[in-house]
Amino acid sequence: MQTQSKEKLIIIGNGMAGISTVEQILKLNNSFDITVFGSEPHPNYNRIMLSYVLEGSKTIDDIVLNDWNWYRDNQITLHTGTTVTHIDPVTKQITTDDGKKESYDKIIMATGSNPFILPIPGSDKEGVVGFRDINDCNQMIEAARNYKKAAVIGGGLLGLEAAKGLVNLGMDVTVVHLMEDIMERQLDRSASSMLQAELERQGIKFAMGKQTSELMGDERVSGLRFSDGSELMADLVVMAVGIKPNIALAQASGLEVGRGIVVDDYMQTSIEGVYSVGECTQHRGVCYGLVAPLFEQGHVLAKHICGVDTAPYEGSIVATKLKISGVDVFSAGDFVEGPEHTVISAKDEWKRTYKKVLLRNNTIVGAVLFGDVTESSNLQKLIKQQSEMTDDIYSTIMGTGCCGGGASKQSSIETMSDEEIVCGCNGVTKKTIVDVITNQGLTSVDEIKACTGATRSCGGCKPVVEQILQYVLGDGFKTAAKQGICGCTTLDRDKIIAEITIKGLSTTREIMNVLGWSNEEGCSKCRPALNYYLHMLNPETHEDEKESRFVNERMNANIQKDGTYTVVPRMYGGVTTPEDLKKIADVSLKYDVKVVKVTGGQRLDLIGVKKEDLPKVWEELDMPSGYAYAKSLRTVKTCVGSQFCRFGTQDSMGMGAYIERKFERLDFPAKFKIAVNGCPRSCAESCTKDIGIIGNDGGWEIFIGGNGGIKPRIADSFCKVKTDDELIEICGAVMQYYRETGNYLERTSEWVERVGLEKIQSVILDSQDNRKELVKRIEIALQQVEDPWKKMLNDDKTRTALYEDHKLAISVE
Ligand SMILES: Cc1cc2nc3c(=O)[nH]c(=O)nc-3n(C[C@H](O)[C@H](O)[C@H](O)COP(=O)(O)OP(=O)(O)OC[C@H]3O[C@@H](n4cnc5c(N)ncnc54)[C@H](O)[C@@H]3O)c2cc1C
Ligand SMILES: NC(=O)c1ccc[n+]([C@@H]2O[C@H](COP(=O)([O-])OP(=O)(O)OC[C@H]3O[C@@H](n4cnc5c(N)ncnc54)[C@H](O)[C@@H]3O)[C@@H](O)[C@H]2O)c1
Ligand code: SF4
Ligand code: FES
Repeated sequence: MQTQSKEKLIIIGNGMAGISTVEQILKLNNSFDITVFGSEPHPNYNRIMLSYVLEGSKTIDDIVLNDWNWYRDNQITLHTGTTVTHIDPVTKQITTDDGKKESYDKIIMATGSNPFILPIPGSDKEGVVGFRDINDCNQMIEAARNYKKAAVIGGGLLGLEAAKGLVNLGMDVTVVHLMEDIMERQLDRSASSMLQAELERQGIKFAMGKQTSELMGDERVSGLRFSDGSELMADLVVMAVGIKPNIALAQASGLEVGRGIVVDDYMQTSIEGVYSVGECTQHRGVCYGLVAPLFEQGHVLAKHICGVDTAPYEGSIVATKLKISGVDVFSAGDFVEGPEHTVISAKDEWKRTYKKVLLRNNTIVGAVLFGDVTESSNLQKLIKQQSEMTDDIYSTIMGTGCCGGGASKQSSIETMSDEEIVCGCNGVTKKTIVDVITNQGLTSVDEIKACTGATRSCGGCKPVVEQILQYVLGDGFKTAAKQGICGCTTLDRDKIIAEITIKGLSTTREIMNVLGWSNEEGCSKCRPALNYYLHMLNPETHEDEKESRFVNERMNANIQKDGTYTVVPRMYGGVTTPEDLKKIADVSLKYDVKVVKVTGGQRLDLIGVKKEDLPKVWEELDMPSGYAYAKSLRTVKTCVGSQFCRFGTQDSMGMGAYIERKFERLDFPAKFKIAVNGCPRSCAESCTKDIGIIGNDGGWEIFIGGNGGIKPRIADSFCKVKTDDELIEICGAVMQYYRETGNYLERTSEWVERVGLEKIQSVILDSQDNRKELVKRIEIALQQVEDPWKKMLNDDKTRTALYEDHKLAISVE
């Protein structure tokens, strides 16, 4: 008997729309033999996140949605770097740009959009880019290394996110906007002007009401000329003036097109068996430019072609959120009031918040939020459901000024219907999330993301997913929240450490393989953590995995906005000599160091060293590395102390320098700072340090767990000691106990809160044996450390690869 062969399904476009539809099909008992064609050379990635890649908070690796293995594991044939040029509905064959022909039974077109490039003279010059794909992103990052001035044409979502990314890369950026208000397609005048003011504060300049008539320059762009005759200099021009659905293939193949490829309510084009989803699609006259609608389209199409009953797609209500850190803006539905609207609004110019909700016949039809967007998901839902305004809804959204939001959030989860969509981007309902928490025992947002896709795209729904988790788990939430050091594993730190020890695991790759990581390459969260844990457990045998360290630690210097680096030489206890100062001055002059800054930790920071000059600067300084880039002992800050100060009871400078020499270069879970003061006046501020030491008449008092950063915390008094030896021993034991029990990236301020001061005191102070053992272990670790700058200078291969290779270190594979 012959086995029935599978129907052949071809997906044209390897973007978010095409592949999310495939994901849905796979969930519905896939009965297709699937082949995907994509023009880009990458596997499916999250285009939304390009803004974060440009801004520097994510790498290309972080934004891959489905890696090469995913296609292989699901028996999907993938042709990257291949463009389909023709569909022949008669022979049922497609042709590609490299001459391949392939037959099909069904086709899903998901060809997306192209950025709109203004048809003005000069728009084809070097240095003029759109912002659409990895290639554009790389071009901008590269330009920011070599040029200073950028212009972004278009003050919409894309233009503003591009501008912020370029500011972060150190460029001087002007947004050139045609209209008088930025984001005029999403915001009313009030929100728009508050947004502009906030972005100006963040370093973006604006040229408003300007129409660009020409881009000037020879081969490379050098500036913009406007229709009013004025000019703006720029060596990089980003066009962000909207998108055009990519209908070239549809047109060439005779499909009905308007602005996009015309489809019916089941995403069927004018040709039978050929469907279309995503930005290339025109449904009921509308082409969408956001992911939520294209996921909704994909859900309907997947069910339809798999023969599963589904309601038709009837269009989407879109909501937008700008992805710029420190700027919270949300807009959904109607946002400009007309005579038919009842307007509820509140503007707080001091807190810089603005809320506006529009009602039509008491139905909520639109909203704009600025500054405080906690109610965005709720409002999106109310608009979608065409809910009537009630007293309860009013006080939840606009606030009553009394009792906290916690209760209302809890009850809003309680009253949410099961079928309500929580993650608009991925079409995930409350019920789906509740079910996976209850039935599969999931306990973290990362696990819910891996299982349902919720939070995977723009991330805007994360707070609601977290609230649902909290609501379902109740008291179990806090303990459960500890689990899984990242999305690649459900194992927490303690379990991983136990497994490394029991199973004798010795490399990060081995840990990931043996402990069943869901992503075999790991991620930027777990790789550095595993490398740290391995080194802490086996200081004598573990070979440091440089590639698992953060970029600053790999480079042994801190990268700056403009791509240059800073160099901070070690000055023990914050004390230097005229000879060292002279050397620093000579090297700074020779290597064109623009700024020499005294840091908060009493060191000198040479800012603006070029990557290729770093080894020469270290060589000529001939001073130890100050470790300003590392999760390690940064500085020991000291006051003048008894050597000179008339109040000083202890030699703080001498003790500080000694401690710094003894414990430098050792890895910690997070950066580590110490201060030593000669008397309780504490001029060198012991209360905000990981270890603060204060001299008194009878000896020293030790404080731990202080922090002056984002979450300030005053250090706790740990104990008093009489002698210098006791001081060193207890400091060493505290450091080692923190090294052994701290979560990677957890500062001592959080560690003390989590572990408990009394517990740390009992381990270190109550048992001499414990203390001695801890000290023994830290001494072993200290024997392995060496100066990274010196090491690098003796390693020609790494030196060339790290400091002289000009290639961009960005790739997906
Ligand atoms: C920087 C940036 C930030 C964004 N931020 C957000 C956001 O925060 N929220 C939001 O909702 N949306 C956002 N968007 C929009 C969102 O990314 C898009 O709506 C979404 O990616 C569109 O998906 P798509 O699959 O329809 O098209 P695309 O992602 O464009 O994918 C289409 C793919 O098909 C390929 N292709 C085209 N023609 C062919 C052919 N003939 N043969 C083979 N392959 C072909 C293309 O090369 C492309 O890879 C953002 C977009 C950008 C650029
Ligand atoms: N956070 C998000 O949701 C997000 C982020 C980035 C991109 N996107 C999507 O990507 C797509 C592209 O974004 P976009 O911002 O380019 O499109 P857009 O159409 O939303 O905005 C383009 C802006 O450019 C302005 N403009 C048009 N012609 C101009 C000219 N000649 N000079 C100066 N300004 C001009 C318009 O007034 C408009 O404000 C959109 O679909 C958008 O929704 C979304
Ligand atoms: S802390 Fe005390 S000893 Fe140190 S400089 Fe200040 S006053 Fe002098
Ligand atoms: S709403 Fe965008 S990821 Fe959930």
